[in-house]
Amino acid sequence: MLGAAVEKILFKHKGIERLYEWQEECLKKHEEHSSRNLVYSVPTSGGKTLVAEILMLNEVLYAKRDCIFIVPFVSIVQEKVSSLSALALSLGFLVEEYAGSRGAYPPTKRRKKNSIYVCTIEKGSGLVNSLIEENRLKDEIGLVVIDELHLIGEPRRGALLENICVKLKKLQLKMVGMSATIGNLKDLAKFLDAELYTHDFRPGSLKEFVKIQNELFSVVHTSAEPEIEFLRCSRVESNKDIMAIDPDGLGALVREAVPKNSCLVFCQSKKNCENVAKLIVETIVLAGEEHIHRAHKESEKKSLLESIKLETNGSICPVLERTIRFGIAHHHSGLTSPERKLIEEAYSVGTINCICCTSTLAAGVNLPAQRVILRAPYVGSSFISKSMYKQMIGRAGRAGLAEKGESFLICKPIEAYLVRELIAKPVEVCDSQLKGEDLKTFILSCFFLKLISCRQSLDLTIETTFIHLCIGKESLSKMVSEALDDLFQLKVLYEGIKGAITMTNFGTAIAKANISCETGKYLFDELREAQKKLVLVGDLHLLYLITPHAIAESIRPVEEVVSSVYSSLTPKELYVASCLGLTEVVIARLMMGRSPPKQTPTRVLEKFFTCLVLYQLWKGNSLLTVANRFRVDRGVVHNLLAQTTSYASSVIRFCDSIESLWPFAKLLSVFPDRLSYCCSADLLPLMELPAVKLGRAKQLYRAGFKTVLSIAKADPHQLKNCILHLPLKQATQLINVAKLMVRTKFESLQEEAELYRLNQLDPEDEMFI
Ligand SMILES: Nc1ncnc2c1ncn2[C@@H]1O[C@H](COP(=O)(O)OP(=O)(O)OP(=O)(O)O)[C@@H](O)[C@H]1O
Repeated sequence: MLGAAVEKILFKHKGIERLYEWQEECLKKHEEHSSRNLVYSVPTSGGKTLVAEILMLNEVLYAKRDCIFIVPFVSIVQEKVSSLSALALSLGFLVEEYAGSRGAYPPTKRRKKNSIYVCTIEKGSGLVNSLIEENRLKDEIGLVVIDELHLIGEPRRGALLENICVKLKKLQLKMVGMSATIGNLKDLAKFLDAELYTHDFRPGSLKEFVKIQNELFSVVHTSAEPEIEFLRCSRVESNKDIMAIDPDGLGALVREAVPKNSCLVFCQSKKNCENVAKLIVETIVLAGEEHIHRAHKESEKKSLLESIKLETNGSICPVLERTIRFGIAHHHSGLTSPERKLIEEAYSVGTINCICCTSTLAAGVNLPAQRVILRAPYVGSSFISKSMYKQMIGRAGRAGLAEKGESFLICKPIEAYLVRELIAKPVEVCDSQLKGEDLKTFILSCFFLKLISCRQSLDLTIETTFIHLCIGKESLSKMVSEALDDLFQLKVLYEGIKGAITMTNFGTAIAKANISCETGKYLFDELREAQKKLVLVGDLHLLYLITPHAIAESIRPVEEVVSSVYSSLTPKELYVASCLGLTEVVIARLMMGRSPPKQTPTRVLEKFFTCLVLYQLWKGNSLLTVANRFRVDRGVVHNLLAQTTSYASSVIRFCDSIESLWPFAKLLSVFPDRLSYCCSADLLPLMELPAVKLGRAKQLYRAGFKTVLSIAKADPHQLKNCILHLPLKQATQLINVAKLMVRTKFESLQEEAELYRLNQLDPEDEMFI
């Protein structure tokens, strides 16, 4: 499919020799049905990404069209941008990041080079909408690739993914979807009008075990339904102290693998991850193996701890500080993303050999292990689903990194029956999530983008949705009528003559802001209220307006914290609170442990409290100090910052679209950038690099690398030596990304200059330039 020279470069960059048979077969099938979309599925680690990359290269290099690559997490966007950068430099295309606060709507129009836009689902949706709005989608985009298409069955994000797919389908844009194995792949392919390709290829062998106390069972796949078969009794732990703290023998399973090999331990909850990491370390000490584990890559571990401290202003989590010395770490959403990134990097180069993580890592970045252990058959309080089980064990034994893999599922005798069922049952089906508020958002967005204009065209579009396939015409028609009635009632749409449906200004603002109608309504009321009494003594009131409410649910105020926070508010801050209805009387009531009076909505209270968390960060306090003060996970605080940044941009777009709200757009315009990094202005340019977080930015700055250009010019060894725990591979990637960013900027400026040149009025004008 690709020319020989391009193929050679691609293979060299990927470190591979040839395509797997299934990859060739899949590409061939796609070529034979090139007018159709493609959905393909192979088990985790089967090499799906390479097929998508070949298809995208084909578009950007030969068909000269841009591609959109949608992946599920910010961390994966950054991973893909980094890994594609070297290829882009060699082959002369651009890679643009659409995650967090990065990525412009609509994207810069380029005439010389083509781009691959790597996006999160949220940003991908914004990008697609902006291109449709500008009438550029069909002209510029040749292919949209969706990684983890099965996420269409996940609440919220799934609805957004479906929303994107339906629009692309309507505009007949080419789509390729990669999916994990799910029960209704055929339906998914039918929804996308796609060719379906499936294969059960795995690059290495995977031995699957179930451990119930000291009995080991192996999973056999000989019959139609896999089953578990007794294998042997595992060695009984002779050390009574270990037996007392670890009756399941988890520590022994980990110690068999590390430090020589790698191990991932999936745990039920965040707290559990930390406890399991501590437990493993205790069993290492009790087994008298402390020296082996501590001595392995000792200096690298020290510099890793230093790098983490730099990211967290010196206050490292005590559990990490202890366990990392043994090559063990925990990883979950309670950690900040810089901490997680450092742990992932350290694991990929073997400084850390065992990560105790939650299920989020199963679908996250490419972190394979020789051994995968599931601490219990639960994710949170729910029994594990078959698809999640498959994703987790699929991390064991990946091509090039750990060829042979083993997985162990630990369970109690009482759970044995359920585990047998889990092993035997097929993978679950995924259902459409395009309902409720999300259905309204979808309908509104279609009207806004002029994809539909009346009830009849709405009905035709609805027939092309995945939900139509899942629940059928009758139930859906009722849901659509109700959603439409709500939209009329909310005054975002109105019905004109001859059944034509039109957007109101309010509806346009909601669609432009890419928010739900419910959020739009609250936002509008809040801004109208603020117009009457906006407090501009300090930034607190403005910050309140851009605080997203949805996140507030995970920052529930604890009584003592509320009282200590409120009692430390300055008179100016108390004034802002009183303007929001949180008068001193209300606050005094709260501090006495009484519920707020009826006229003070809980919503305002929660949002103000969340806003105070942000305010502390805004004032320059460290994330860890703030998290401790408010007694929330620092990961939650980090997430709040990211969500506020994106919500702030939505609020600005909303205000820009409603004439009477223009002053807010101006006042709020500085917030997204400053919030997204929460750092001094000096470090801002460096923080634009996807792999650079605060600690690393500070080190780079101190070492004299103050701009992206200076990094682009650096030598990887030089960079590695002046940054703590920066593996050479990552240093090279960092330089490649920097080079690509400089090149992208250069191209943009050049194109802009050319545009000016082309638009000159007449040759005589040139004399005055
Ligand atoms: N033809 C090949 N030969 C050797 N290695 C390959 C080949 N194709 C892919 N790989 C390698 O296999 C590993 C896993 O590939 P990849 O991440 O694409 O799998 P995946 O199917 O997308 O996994 P997941 O379901 O977790 O996203 C990568 O390290 C990749 O470089």
